[in-house]
Amino acid sequence: MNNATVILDGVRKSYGGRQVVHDLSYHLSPGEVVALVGHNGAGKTTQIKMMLGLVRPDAGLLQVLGADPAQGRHARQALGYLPESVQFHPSFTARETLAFYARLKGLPAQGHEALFDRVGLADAADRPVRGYSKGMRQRLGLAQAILGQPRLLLLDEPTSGLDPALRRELYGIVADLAREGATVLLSSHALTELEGQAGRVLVMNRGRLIADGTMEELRRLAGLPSVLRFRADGTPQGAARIGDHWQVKLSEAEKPAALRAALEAGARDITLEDPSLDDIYAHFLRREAA
Ligand SMILES: Nc1ncnc2c1ncn2[C@@H]1O[C@H](COP(=O)(O)OP(=O)(O)OP(=O)(O)O)[C@@H](O)[C@H]1O
Repeated sequence: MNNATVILDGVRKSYGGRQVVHDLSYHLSPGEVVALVGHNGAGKTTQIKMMLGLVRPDAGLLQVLGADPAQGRHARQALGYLPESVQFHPSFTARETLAFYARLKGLPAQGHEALFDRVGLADAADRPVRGYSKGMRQRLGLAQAILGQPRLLLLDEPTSGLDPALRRELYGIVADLAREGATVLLSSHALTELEGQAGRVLVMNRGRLIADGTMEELRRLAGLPSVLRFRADGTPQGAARIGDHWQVKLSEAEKPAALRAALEAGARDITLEDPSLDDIYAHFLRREAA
């Protein structure tokens, strides 16, 4: 895969003799939105720091935009990074803050009106950051991360503490950037909210990659049942009574026939729930522990 934005091949990292990243291999491609999920300490931030060139792997190959990220500044303009807890100088306005980051990236300090608009800060751009809410700071963090149309955008826990509206906006911006060809890597604990946002999910457990695929692929691999719930008079075949409704667990292949049978039996208030990313993630962790 020559046009990969990021290549990891057998990457390892230890801190003080404790291995926190084990033989990690994967590629990220242009236009992909990839979720990096894992519990605390799974090694997500360490991977992001390695991609930024802030931490060096002990072994293996790591390439970002065709080069070793720890060598020089070739990729700085083409990289965007939103750290987990973003800090800005409180007495700077958003405009001054962005001018500062633009200079660091070698971009013009002024002329970022469209960016303020895009992140919803146009009206607050000339107010000091000290008066900003958490959401506004996060918007500013996102603005600095997407300065200069990065080809690789690394977002570390970008939605923690955001309200649902801002979360949706953030994912909207991420989708736009990916459509324009950027690679976006989002690390997260909040697995369920990623449904529909990331085209691919990398599941990490204690420094190891334990699953890699689209949501559909992970669903298929996990083989977890969907749950059909409904109300009905009588006792539908194969259904279990849970509270005031009936419940049937179904594989993918069983869904059409079971839905038909439920309808024919006069089922009402029908819901069909597929396993969530949380269920799938728990499944892979259980399998790993076994
Ligand atoms: N500079 C460091 N020195 C020593 N140990 C470190 C250092 N940075 C990270 N670690 C350890 O490496 C492991 C992986 O940490 P990392 O921050 O990459 O995990 P994470 O998946 O991002 O976790 P979280 O979700 O809590 O941010 C953890 O056990 C952490 O304590």
